[in-house]
Amino acid sequence: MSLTLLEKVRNVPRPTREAMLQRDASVHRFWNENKKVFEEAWTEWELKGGHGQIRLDDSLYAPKLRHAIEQSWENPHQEVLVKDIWTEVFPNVYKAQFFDPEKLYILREYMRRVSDAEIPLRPPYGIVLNRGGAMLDPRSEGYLAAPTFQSFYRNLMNQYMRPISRVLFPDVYGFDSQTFGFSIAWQAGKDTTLRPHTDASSVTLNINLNLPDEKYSGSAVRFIDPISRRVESLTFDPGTALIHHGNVGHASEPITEGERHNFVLWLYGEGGQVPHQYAPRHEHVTAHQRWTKPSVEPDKFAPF
Ligand SMILES: O=C(O)CCC(=O)C(=O)O
Ligand SMILES: [Fe+2]
Repeated sequence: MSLTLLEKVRNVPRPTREAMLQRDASVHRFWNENKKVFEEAWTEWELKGGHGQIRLDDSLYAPKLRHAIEQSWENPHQEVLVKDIWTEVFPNVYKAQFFDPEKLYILREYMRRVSDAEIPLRPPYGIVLNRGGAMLDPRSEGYLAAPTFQSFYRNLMNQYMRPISRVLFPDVYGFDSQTFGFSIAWQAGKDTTLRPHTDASSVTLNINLNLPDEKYSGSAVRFIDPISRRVESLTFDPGTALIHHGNVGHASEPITEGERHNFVLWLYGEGGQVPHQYAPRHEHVTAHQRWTKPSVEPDKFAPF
């Protein structure tokens, strides 16, 4: 009897944690040589109902945000509706209810099925390896290629994240054509912390995915203001998001009990460009220009 595609990919020997952390050449080879077959496996998984027919649609978003976003796409002069949803909780760090906490179980159930699929998925290993996470963007090796997920992710990046970023941080305009993202799970006794760092993004959106009854202890994200050196630890309620420039320093404090789940999403310009002091300024960007999708194609650059 011949093995199905899914059986085959489930049996492929995977790179070890050590090899991944050392960025061994064999690890890149593993993901690159298997790229097509893993993408096909995710499609097969979905065709066979591995995702349980779960639909990831706009009903997942917090109703107020969704409404403001829809209104602004219809008429960009209403973008103040989007801006007003966000509160500055630290210099240049904004917070809002992003997903509807009552609907989050749908996304989490989808992600649980993804991990049950046993199709190799590349965990993020930017600074540390996060074993509970997965790369989400097609530019990344071993990304989550399931078609339903990809259409949800594209919508999240293009319809929601980019215009929100432009409204809150005018300087990211022109440095936001490229998308990148990963999921993470902080787990007590396993992957617990991340040292202070900045992100190689123009803007980072960090969305919490914990369910309303899913408690954890510790695991605040500590922010460091580059100008005043003020430091503050911020926490997330289920479905809330923080958004900030990549250059605001931050660190994940130790989780001591339970788990914290999130999506970390980045935008930057072609070839990894981010706004900087000498970058051309886009002074006269109109509301209509902010509510567009850049025509630039995704490039192949992946920060990690
Ligand atoms: O703990 C968090 O939510 C922040 C994670 C983070 O900063 C990163 O992955 O770059
Ligand atoms: Fe970060």
